[in-house]
Amino acid sequence: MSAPTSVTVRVPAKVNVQLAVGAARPDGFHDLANVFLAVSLYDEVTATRAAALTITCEGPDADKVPLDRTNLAARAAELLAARHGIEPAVHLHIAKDIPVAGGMAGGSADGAGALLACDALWGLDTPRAELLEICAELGSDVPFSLVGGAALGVGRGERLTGLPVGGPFHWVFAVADGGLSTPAVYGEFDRLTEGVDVPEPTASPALLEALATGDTTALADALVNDLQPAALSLRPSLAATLEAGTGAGALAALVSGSGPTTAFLVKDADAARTVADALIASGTCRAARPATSPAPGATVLTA
Ligand SMILES: C[C@@](CO)(OP(=O)(O)O)[C@H](O)COP(=O)(O)OP(=O)(O)OC[C@H]1O[C@@H](n2ccc(N)nc2=O)[C@H](O)[C@@H]1O
Ligand SMILES: Nc1ncnc2c1ncn2[C@@H]1O[C@H](COP(=O)(O)OP(=O)(O)O)[C@@H](O)[C@H]1O
Repeated sequence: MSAPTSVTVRVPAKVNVQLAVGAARPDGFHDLANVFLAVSLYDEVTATRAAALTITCEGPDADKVPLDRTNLAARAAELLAARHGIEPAVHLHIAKDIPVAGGMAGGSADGAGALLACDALWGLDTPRAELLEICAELGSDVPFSLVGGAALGVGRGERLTGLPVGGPFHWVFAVADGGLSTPAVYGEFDRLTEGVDVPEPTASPALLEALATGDTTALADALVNDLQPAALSLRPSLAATLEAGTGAGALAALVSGSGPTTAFLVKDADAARTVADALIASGTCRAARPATSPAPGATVLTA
């Protein structure tokens, strides 16, 4: 088969159904018990042969995405090329549907997507374990974007164990105006827990059981995000969004990761429409996006 001139990869967003955060480590990171669940909001990354590394981006949030070498997609292409001793001669186009700086790992999705797309474009067949190593180098959340489904991330969140997951689970995601910086939210967590004996993070057995059995009510009771107080402290207006969703019948509401996107777990697709309409009517968010989980990890669409 002749080498492709273009490869497109689709990559999901995530929500953290449990984010247990330990005390700050000497390297500034925090040990986590991070239960990731991939959801059906996707970015698509297309890699096309080119003379040099360039990036373009389309979508409602495209103006907030850096188009230089700090873009995680560009860094992924560079790391992969360097490992194989080749030039990163590729054009990367990102069709962005995941909110930017929203706590849904959109940048990580693009990093994982670019890695897989370049690997196929350049015909490298890099072993999966090596791709996961590069992902971990790109960022704590990037390995999960590659694997999708559900997984427990320990260490800084990069050391993954796949989890059994039932479902489907139905969600609504309320997109806030503006983003929140992940380091700033972890910094606020440190400030709020100063002088407190922060316990070792561990995954909740009740939550893992609810995920595995696809029990939405049990999952709603078990959702927990230790970064939520920090996100609310930096963005107090999120409390009104959380109330608007629960007031409209969501089974549970929480901040997605470092925020400011908020996540609402609902019974079914009808409830998702009702909660999304109520969130928009409340005027407390910019958009309300129904989605389901689990979703597959980074997937090549064309090669
Ligand atoms: C909070 C989470 C939850 O999944 O994601 P978001 O909700 O922002 O998407 C993650 O822990 C974010 O992962 P990611 O965005 O990949 O973080 P990285 O690039 O590795 O690190 C960015 C910064 O976040 C802080 N950080 C990150 C991970 C971690 N376990 N401890 C930390 O303290 C550090 O300040 C670090 O410099
Ligand atoms: N491909 C990318 N898409 C979005 N943001 C990116 C990308 N590459 C780098 N970034 C930077 O990462 C920051 C965090 O973005 P993102 O990954 O969307 O949010 P979060 O870490 O909250 O999930 C952005 O503000 C942006 O500066």
